[in-house]
Amino acid sequence: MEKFIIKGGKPLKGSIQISGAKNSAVAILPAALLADTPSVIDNLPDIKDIELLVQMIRHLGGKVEKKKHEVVIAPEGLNSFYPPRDLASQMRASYYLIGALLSRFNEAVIAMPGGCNIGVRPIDQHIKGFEALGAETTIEHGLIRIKADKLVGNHIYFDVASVGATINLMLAAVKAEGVTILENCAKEPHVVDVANFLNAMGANIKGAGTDTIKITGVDKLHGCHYTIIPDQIEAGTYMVAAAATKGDVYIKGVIPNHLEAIVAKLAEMGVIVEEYDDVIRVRREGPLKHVDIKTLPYPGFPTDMQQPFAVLLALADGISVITENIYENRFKYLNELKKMGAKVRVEGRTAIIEGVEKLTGAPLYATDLRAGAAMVIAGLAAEGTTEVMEVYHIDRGYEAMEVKLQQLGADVVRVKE
Ligand SMILES: CC(=O)N[C@H]1[C@@H](OP(=O)(O)OP(=O)(O)OC[C@H]2O[C@@H](n3ccc(=O)[nH]c3=O)[C@H](O)[C@@H]2O)O[C@H](CO)[C@@H](O)[C@@H]1O
Ligand SMILES: C=C(OP(=O)(O)O)C(=O)O
Repeated sequence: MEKFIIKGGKPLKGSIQISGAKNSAVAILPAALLADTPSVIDNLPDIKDIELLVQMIRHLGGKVEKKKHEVVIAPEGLNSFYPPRDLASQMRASYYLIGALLSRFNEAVIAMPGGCNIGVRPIDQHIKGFEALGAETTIEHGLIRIKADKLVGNHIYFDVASVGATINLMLAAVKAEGVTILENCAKEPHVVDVANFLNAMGANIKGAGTDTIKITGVDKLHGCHYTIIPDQIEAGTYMVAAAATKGDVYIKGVIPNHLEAIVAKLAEMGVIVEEYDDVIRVRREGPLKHVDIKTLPYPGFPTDMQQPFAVLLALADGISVITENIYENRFKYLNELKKMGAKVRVEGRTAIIEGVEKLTGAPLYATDLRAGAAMVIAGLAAEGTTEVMEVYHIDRGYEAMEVKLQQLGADVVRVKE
């Protein structure tokens, strides 16, 4: 196990490059399995979730040539619809192999997905959608078994706007017979990115990024060359880190449009944010003002930024309120922040945060991916030394976080526990 040791109190300064989006990449790799010829995918983030997916695809018979930020996936030899359960259960997005393998083989067997422990996270909307296309599902001994004679397009209304279910149904329906209409879809940038990738492979998907997506099934898909969009949550995390440390950071390679909710909240807090074509500069000179945050599906404020923002609110003047509308259990990390002197109270889906003058370094546990990022930001802003344990959670979704922070002048090192 590895941990970060952070000596806090240094303002972050300089520029960093944002990696490709985790939540796009983890869907685009499974999507590449639907083609008859190889795809080249670049701007790939170098993160643990991608490593796991590559291992699973190889196990299924796919040929994968991987460089740090590019992968070539040749799916011709795919010969299994059962990814290893110990790998599949380590990440959330292994669920995209269900849609992809169901489309490819009319059958899939896969472990229930893992991922951040932030709520119940059911996959009933995915299953409902697959069944509407003609599949039958059983869940036994921690395995999902799904099978169809053939997949036929249908009209599917999602009860909740789910990123995973929307993308998974695009994967399953893209080569189904006839037309599939998905309603109450998630509109996140990664939903659009996956639809763009599938369309570049020859799919016929219209409406991604709106509530309604129309998929007209095609017989065949071919490989293509595709560039993954930048990770708006990684960008947001470094924007918050710059603000928390009273820094001045240029965040490069972003799509500012995708960051609007984050930029708006930072500006409301008194942070100076300047937007250029694909660069955002974040700097803080004065005190932070308290704000209220409500997490919502895109284009609302992203739940994945709730944890990093809590650190900023813990250092702001006055009382802020976070309402977490997506997950029922995404406040556990606040107990860690309390060890640093944060004043926090949780009441159900609401966290009430009273800003303090300073946080003080402490030994902390990264309880999940974004909680881990929040702990790191807190450590950077705090007085004294912070240790963040179990950084494998962070490695699941952030490429070389300590290296990027060192580039900005942070005193952070990775050591074996
Ligand atoms: C790999 C990936 O892309 N992960 C992201 C994805 O997770 P994930 O795809 O798991 O999140 P969803 O958008 O599906 O979940 C949104 C809400 O819908 C509920 N729900 C979801 C599916 C379902 O079948 N039934 C159901 O009730 C969930 O419990 C949650 O309350 O979107 C989340 C919301 O933006 C992000 O926090 C995650 O980073
Ligand atoms: C919740 C997250 O990830 P996952 O869905 O992969 O667990 C996240 O990226 O914040």
